[in-house]
Amino acid sequence: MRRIGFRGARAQFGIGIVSLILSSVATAVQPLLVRRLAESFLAQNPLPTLIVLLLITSFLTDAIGAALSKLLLGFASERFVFNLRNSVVGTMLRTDHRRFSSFDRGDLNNRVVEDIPAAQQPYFSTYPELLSSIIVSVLCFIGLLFASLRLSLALVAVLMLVGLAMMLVLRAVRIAAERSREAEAAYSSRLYEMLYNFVPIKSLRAETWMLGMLSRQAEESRRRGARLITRTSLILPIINTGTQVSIVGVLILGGVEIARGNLEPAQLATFFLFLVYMISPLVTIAVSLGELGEAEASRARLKVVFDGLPGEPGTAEVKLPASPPSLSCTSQDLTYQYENGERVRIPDIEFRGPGAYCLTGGNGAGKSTLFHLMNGLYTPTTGTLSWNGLSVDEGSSAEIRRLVYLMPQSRDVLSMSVRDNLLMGAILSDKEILTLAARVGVLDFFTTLPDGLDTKIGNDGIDLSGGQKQLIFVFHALLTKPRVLLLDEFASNLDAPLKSAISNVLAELATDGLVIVITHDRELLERFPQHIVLGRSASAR
Ligand SMILES: Nc1ncnc2c1ncn2[C@@H]1O[C@H](COP(=O)(O)OP(=O)(O)OP(=O)(O)O)[C@@H](O)[C@H]1O
Repeated sequence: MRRIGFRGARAQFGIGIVSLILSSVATAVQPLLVRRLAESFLAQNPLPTLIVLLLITSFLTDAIGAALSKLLLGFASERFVFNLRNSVVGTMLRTDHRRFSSFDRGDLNNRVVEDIPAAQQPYFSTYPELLSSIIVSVLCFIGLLFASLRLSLALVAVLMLVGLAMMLVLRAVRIAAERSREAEAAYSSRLYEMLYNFVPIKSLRAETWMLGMLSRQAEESRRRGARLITRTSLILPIINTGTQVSIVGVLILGGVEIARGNLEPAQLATFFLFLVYMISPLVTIAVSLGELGEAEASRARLKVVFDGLPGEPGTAEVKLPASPPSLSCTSQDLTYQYENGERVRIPDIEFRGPGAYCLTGGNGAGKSTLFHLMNGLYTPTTGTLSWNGLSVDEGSSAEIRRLVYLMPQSRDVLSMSVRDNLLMGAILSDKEILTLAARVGVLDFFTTLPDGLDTKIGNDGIDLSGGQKQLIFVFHALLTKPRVLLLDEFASNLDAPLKSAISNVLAELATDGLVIVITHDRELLERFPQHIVLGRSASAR
C-alpha cells in the first residue's frame, strides 16, 4: 500500500522531511542562543553580533522550513490519495467477480472515499509532526541535562508517569477508533442502499420504515463516535496535568536547590527556557499518537480490500480465435455455487454457431447463471463449460469476455453523455451510430436530443424512459459487434416495431456469429426458432 501511495511523491516527501528537520533543529537551538544573549546583557558586554545573526537565521530557518515542509507534504499527500484511489478502484474493476460480490458495495465506497484520506494522515502529518517534536524534545532535553542533572532526573520521573497513563489511553483510543469506523461504514452502506432504492422506497411509501432503519444505524455510529471522543478527550488533560506538575515541580525543586547553593539562578532560568520550548512538542507527541490509532483503523480496513480483492489471473496466450469458422459452447455436469451456498445445476447443453438461439425456462431455472458462466464472469464450481474446446476457468475467463458479450438483465445508465453510454470506450464514429439508428427506425430519438450525442443523462441532463434506456443498452451491444452476443431479456420494454427491427440486426449478426437471447416473448421465440429450454433437464428443439 505504501509503495503504491508514494509513487511519484517521493521527491516532495523527501524535501518536505528535510525542511522539517532543519526547522526543528532551528527551533531547538533558540533557547541556547537566547541564553547566550541574556548572559551577554547581564555581563553588560556589547551586543554580540554573531549571536544575534544566528538567532535571526534560526527564526528564519524555522519559519521557512516549517512552511515549505507543510506545502510539500501537503502536495505529496494529495498524490498519495490519488494513487491509492486509482489503485483500489483498478483492483476492484479487475478483480474476480465472485470475490467482489462478497463485499458490501456501500462499504467499499466508504473505504475509497473516507479511509484512504484517513490512512494517509500518518505519513504526511502525524509522523512528520512526531519527528519534528521528537527532535526538538530530545535537543531540549540535552539542554536540560546540561543545565541541571538533578532537576532533569526529577522531570524524567514525572514524564514516565505521564507516559504510562498515555499508553493506556492510546490503546483504548485505537480500539474505539476501529469500532467507530466500522459503525460509520455500516451506516454508509445502508445509506447507499437507500439512495439506490430511492424510487421504490418513495413509491411504496416506505419512507418512515427506511428512516427508522437508518436512524438505528446512525445511533450506533453516534454511540461509538461518542465513545471514541470520550477516550480521545483524556489525552489533553493528562498531558496538561503532566506539564503543570512538571513546571511547578521544577520551580519548587529549583528554588530549594538554589537555597541550598546547589544551583545558580541563571541555570534555573536556562532549565526553565528549555522546558518551555519542550512543552509544545510533548503535547504534539501525545496528540499525534492518538491520531495514529485512528489512522490505523482506516489502514486496516484498506488492507482488507487489497488482500481480499486479488486481480484476475491474466491470460498469457490468446487461446480462443477471434474469427473461427464455427463456434460451439458445450457444458457437461455443470454446477455453480453462489456465496450463500445456493447451487445451480445446468443440464448438459450445446450451442452451435453461426446461428441464433432462444434460451427459455421457468423462473430460477438458471438461465442468467448460465449466461454469466458462458461470459466467463463466473467459473464452474464442478463440471465443465467450454468454448470451441477451451474450458471456462480462472485462466481463460478474461480472454473469453473479450469475445463473448453479455447484456445483463438489470443495469442502469451511467450519468454521462449518450455517446459515452453507447460506446463505453469503443471507438466508433457518429455516422456508425446514426446509421444503425436509421436502420432500426429510431433516428429521431438521437437527432432530437438537446445536445445530440453529447447530451448528458442524469442529474445535469435528460431523464430517459425504461424503453429508451433499454434501447441504449441494446445499441451498445449491437455497435460493438461481438462474435458471441448474450442478451438477457433485452426486449421487455421495447415496442413491437423496434423489437422487430432489432431482431433483424441480431439475425444479421448471427450469420457469422452466435446470438443467444433469454426470453419468454412469443414474437422472439417465433423469430429465432432454435430453442434451448432450461428446466429439470435442458432440451434442444
Ligand atoms: N447472486 C446470487 N446469490 C445467490 N443465489 C443466486 C444469485 N443469483 C441467482 N441465484 C439463485 O440461482 C438460481 C438461478 O437463478 P438465475 O437468475 O440464474 O435464474 P433465471 O433462470 O435467470 O431466473 P429468472 O427467469 O427469474 O431471471 C435461483 O435459485 C437464484 O435464487
